[in-house]
Amino acid sequence: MPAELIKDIFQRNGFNLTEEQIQRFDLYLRELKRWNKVHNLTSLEEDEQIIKRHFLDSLTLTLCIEEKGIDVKGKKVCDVGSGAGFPGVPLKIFYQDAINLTLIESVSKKCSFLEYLKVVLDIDYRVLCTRAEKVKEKFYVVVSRALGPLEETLPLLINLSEAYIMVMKGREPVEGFEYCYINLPDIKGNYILLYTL
Ligand SMILES: C[S@@+](CC[C@H](N)C(=O)[O-])C[C@H]1O[C@@H](n2cnc3c(N)ncnc32)[C@H](O)[C@@H]1O
Repeated sequence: MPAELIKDIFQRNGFNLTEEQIQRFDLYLRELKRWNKVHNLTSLEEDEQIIKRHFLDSLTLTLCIEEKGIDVKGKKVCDVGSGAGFPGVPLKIFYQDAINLTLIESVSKKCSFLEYLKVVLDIDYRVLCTRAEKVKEKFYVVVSRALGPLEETLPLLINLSEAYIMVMKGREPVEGFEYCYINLPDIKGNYILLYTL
């Protein structure tokens, strides 16, 4: 049962999700796998890998938000290069109405999935189906995962942000950035970079 697996994996990594959140992740998992057969949205196929490396990994941002004392309540949050929704959609499932979420994604089949997912999960966010360079709007927190080399993407992220930028970077800290070190049973030794404007 995916729902049980989702609950167990989150629990052993310190997240006690509500039944509603678990049901939404369960639906997300099913839809991602269904669309993936045709649209190739993620290379991960196994439930456990998707839960750990997409869902749980995305929610490690919440640990960093808490650690750094960033108040996201009522704030505009933007995920740049969201792909199949990571990390933005898990953040929305977690924070629900507390955040005002925008996803920016330039590939139209991924945008279609994100629009469809919003309806199926009954959550609210905006999808801007365009290149982030074209967006002339500011967000309180800008997040991204696997968008590209930091030297290329940082100027773009800075243009979109009015307060914080959080980059899920992977394996090492980068000079000049604050960071959160994430070390959970199922997410080992990841860094989230924090840039404050
Ligand atoms: C490697 S994928 C990562 C997707 C997701 N963030 C994740 O971690 O699973 C990068 C995504 O960013 C999108 N992308 C890259 N550059 C972009 C840009 N300048 N504006 C909007 N989307 C962009 C790509 O289309 C792709 O879906």
